[in-house]
Amino acid sequence: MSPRKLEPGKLVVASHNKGKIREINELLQPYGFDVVSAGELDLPEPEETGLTFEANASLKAQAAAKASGFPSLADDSGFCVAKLDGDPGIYSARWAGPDKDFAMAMRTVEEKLQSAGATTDADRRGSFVAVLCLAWPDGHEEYFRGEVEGLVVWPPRGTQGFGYDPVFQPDGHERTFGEMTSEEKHGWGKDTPALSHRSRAFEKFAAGCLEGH
Ligand SMILES: O=c1nc[nH]c2c1ncn2[C@H]1C[C@H](O)[C@@H](COP(=O)(O)OP(=O)(O)OP(=O)(O)O)O1
Ligand SMILES: [Mg+2]
Repeated sequence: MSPRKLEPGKLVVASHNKGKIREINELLQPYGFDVVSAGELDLPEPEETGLTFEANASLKAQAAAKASGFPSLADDSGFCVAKLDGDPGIYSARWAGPDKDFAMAMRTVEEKLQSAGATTDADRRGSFVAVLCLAWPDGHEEYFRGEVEGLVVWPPRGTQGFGYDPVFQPDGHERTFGEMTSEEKHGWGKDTPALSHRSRAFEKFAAGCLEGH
């Protein structure tokens, strides 16, 4: 079945992460929604008890749609390192602790790679995953997944972006996400395909739900 279309109007971005909200706002920009974030609406941050990106994206989107009465778009995402069996994965935010200390979280990844005996680039494969869930107040929901593969680098490079961006260099690029402008990270530009996990998931969301906007 084809996805339900999203009508123009108010759209809640069901996230409390400033970096993520900024990127989603940029991606939504061409479509003219009246965008408001969960924080601006004082919506609570639901506990992410799910065991998959899909489950946690749904928890966040459904909670926001029910509380606000408007369609709500959530993003559950993470940094997955093959040599660490996919960790930190759905626990990516939690590895940064209550202070959201991503310098520490990136160091933890590197220490675990060292402990696991990583020596070559082949041992340092990583990816970002994003699952967008769009939920309506009546409970209907749609999912869109995006992934980007690359190398886990050390030391961190760059000060742009957020989270684990400074230690991720996408395949085919010489710079980390932390060294890219937001436009480059999205993959915007002349004849360039979507690059980031979020931008790739968004492309599917736009094709499925925003057709005709
Ligand atoms: O493009 C990215 N560049 C760098 N790091 C990223 C990215 N995308 C996700 N990440 C990492 C950090 C983030 O904290 C965690 C997601 O955890 P996740 O629970 O989905 O988001 P969150 O708790 O930060 O905000 P919220 O749940 O309110 O949307 O993965
Ligand atoms: Mg979260």
